[in-house]
Amino acid sequence: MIIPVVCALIVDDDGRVLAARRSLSMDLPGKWEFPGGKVELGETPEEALIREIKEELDLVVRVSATLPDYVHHYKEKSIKLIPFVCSVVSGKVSLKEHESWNWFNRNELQQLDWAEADIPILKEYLLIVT
Ligand SMILES: Nc1nc2c([nH]c(=O)n2[C@@H]2O[C@H](COP(=O)(O)OP(=O)(O)OP(=O)(O)O)[C@@H](O)[C@H]2O)c(=O)[nH]1
Repeated sequence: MIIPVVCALIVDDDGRVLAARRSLSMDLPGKWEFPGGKVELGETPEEALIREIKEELDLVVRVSATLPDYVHHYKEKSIKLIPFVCSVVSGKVSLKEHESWNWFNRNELQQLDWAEADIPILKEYLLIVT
């Protein structure tokens, strides 16, 4: 079974992107990711994204673009990561699950210890914003 997971590349006015670090209680502890989560039954991916970002970061975001989906096989499961490029409509980041977060520029993004599934998504994003 392939689990659909949405994620948000939230971009600020300076073109920096928000990344969040998974906490020790989550799977892939300590890894950086684009916040998001599993699509629930009856939801569209975009609805799931808006819900997850509100739940995890207390932000309201707006989708500005989509990027190609990417299927990644971890040892114990397979996920289809569905990325959305977003901007903040309202709110201030308040972490509910992650250990930390920040805005990162292009170079900084490439230094992070990413969840494996996010690496091709970051690459694709960096290609389109050259
Ligand atoms: N949210 C998110 N999950 C990712 C990313 N990359 C990646 O491999 N994953 C994996 O996809 C799965 C998503 O699970 P999650 O824990 O974030 O989602 P959720 O809040 O809906 O899960 P839960 O209901 O089990 O708590 C996890 O196994 C996570 O490790 C990413 O960029 N964002």
